[in-house]
Amino acid sequence: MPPKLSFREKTELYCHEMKVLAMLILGSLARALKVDAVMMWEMFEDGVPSIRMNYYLPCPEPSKAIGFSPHSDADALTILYQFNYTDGLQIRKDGIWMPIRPIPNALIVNKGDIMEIFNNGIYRNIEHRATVNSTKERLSVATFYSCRLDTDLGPAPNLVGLPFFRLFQSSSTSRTSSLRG
Ligand SMILES: O=C(O)CCC(=O)C(=O)O
Ligand SMILES: [Fe+2]
Repeated sequence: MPPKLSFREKTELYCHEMKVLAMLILGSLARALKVDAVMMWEMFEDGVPSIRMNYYLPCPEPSKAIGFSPHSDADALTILYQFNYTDGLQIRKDGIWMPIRPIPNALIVNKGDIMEIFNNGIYRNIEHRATVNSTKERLSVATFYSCRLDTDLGPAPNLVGLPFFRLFQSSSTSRTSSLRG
């Protein structure tokens, strides 16, 4: 029998597995963008993970309410698990809100602001929101993965200069986070 884990232990294990996954995805992105993999590794290996568990109650008038207002995540990558397969997550694509239907056992990966800055806007962050449902509750677990806090955040050197236009200046991550409020 596997040992019975406490909620804290399960959460820590989940967070650890999400970090392994985030590093794999970041490695693939580094290859796709031809970014120095060592630089990417050093920037993200000791990155800060955090978890948010979102619980949305059913709402009798869903058109008059919002579960989570439109935003982009401030991190590099968000890995989202839609727990009980209830619709709610939407992304804004070409100005239109598109539903992201839950698929059993699938995880959703979202790029956040840090990723957009790091790749100089080649992959944009994703504006998203969560709506509520008239009869069903909804539960989602978002794991946010950021870069190290003591690093200068800016576009990777090979992604600025021709043919790319520099879209972001480099700045310390603590300053970037404080600017977001
Ligand atoms: O509940 C969702 O599907 C979205 C949650 C979310 O965007 C967040 O926690 O940042
Ligand atoms: Fe979000």
